[in-house]
Amino acid sequence: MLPPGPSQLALLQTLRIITQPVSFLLSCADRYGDWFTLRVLGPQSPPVVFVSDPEAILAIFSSLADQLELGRIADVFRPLVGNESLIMQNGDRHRQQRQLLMPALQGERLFDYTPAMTAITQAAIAQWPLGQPLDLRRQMSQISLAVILQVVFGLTPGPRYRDLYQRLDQLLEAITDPLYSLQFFWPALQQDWGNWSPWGRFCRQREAIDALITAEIQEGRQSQQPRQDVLELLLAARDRDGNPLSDQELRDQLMTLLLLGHETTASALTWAVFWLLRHPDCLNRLQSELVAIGDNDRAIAKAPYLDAVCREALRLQPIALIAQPRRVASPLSLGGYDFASGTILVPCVLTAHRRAATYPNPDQFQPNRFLERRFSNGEFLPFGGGQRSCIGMALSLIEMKMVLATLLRQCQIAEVSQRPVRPARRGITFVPSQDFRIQVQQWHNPSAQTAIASV
Ligand code: HEM
Repeated sequence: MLPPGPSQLALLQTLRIITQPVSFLLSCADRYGDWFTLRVLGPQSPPVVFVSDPEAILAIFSSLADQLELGRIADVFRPLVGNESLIMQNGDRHRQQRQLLMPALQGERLFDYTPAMTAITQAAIAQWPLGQPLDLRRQMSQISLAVILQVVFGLTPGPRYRDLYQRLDQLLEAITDPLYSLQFFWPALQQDWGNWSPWGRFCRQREAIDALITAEIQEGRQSQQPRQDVLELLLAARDRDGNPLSDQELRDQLMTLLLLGHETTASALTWAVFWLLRHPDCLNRLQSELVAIGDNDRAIAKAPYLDAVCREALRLQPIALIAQPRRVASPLSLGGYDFASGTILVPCVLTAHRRAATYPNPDQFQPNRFLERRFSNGEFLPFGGGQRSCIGMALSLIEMKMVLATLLRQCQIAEVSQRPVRPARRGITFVPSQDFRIQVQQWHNPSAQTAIASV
């Protein structure tokens, strides 16, 4: 027997998960607990089992991995990231590509990137007008795009950087529009009928972006200068036969990191600032910690309360509501249930993060909980888990810390009005709804401010 679930028609359940995913999943967890079965894949939907039980999630990520198949939900990104992208690979090739990319995205290497993260944030904030309402989500999105272009693509500010920045910004904003993004889900709409057709416009935008990225790759191949970016490591990488990556492979991996690393980090940062502004006690504590640390990237990366704030923001409003669904390949027993082949199991990040048994007062923002105990990957999974877990976890956490530390040291901000804010879908992420606006109330160091703004 399958876990319990609503008896509504599959079509209605599908509509609910599309239109109100957060409230629908939370209400099911309230009613049915750690396991519930939904029919959310259209009118003929097979059962889809959502799991919040930490032990079961850990088993799905690790010990049961061989009995589960990962779905092909990444296909929707293919027109953007290309056939050679990491997210389009399976099995051995996927493992090899992860091994190739990982060294550039973790460990000591991250400290090569932190000065750029701080400088980009300082320069962006210096442009914020005093006392004027600002869409923080948009600001964070521009900061994180600049970070990816500089630390991943290795671009330095100049004409190519500006051109690529503007084209990518336009494209990435456009694909979060529900109508525009429909064409990615519906291949029949992917018809290039020239510039006046939506797909035609997308193809022209992509061609222009590809030409700029290819020029950067070719310049990187010829350059003798040491660089400190992800592209440098990819240019030096060799496969088992000693061959370098082709231009197409390099382009596809860069686009993948851009697509998955940009809006995700920006959304997480927006939520972190949102919760801090709604909890002045937490904001004060964080500010005191940052003052005590001073201007030291390594100390910022390790600061306990800052780390707890970032994790609590990722817990309370995870950017991805679920990790990748898995299809049962051979019958298995889990959590007291027997699952037949073909059943779909979904580790549910949102509901696992709101389990009262794991997180007392789960709906409250309480960074302290991350100082008091460690949580397993079955309890805390904003970056998913297992073979396809996020490869940008360390990079995004350090970016969140550098941006937050810079922002809070540079100025005092406040929310424009404390209207109710709900999570709103934006492309592949969830962000605070439009009503969230901030304003700069005061510069902490006005003379430094003028200097940064005039750089
Ligand atoms: C706060 C920021 C981020 C969040 C919340 C996040 C979340 C996730 C999640 C939930 C997954 C799917 C994991 C699974 O199904 O088990 C994922 C995959 C992935 N993420 Fe992130 N991510 C973030 C930032 C980044 C960054 C900065 C990059 C790269 C620069 C990145 C690159 C990727 C890639 C390439 C994958 C696919 C991995 C694979 O298929 O093997 N992410 N991310």
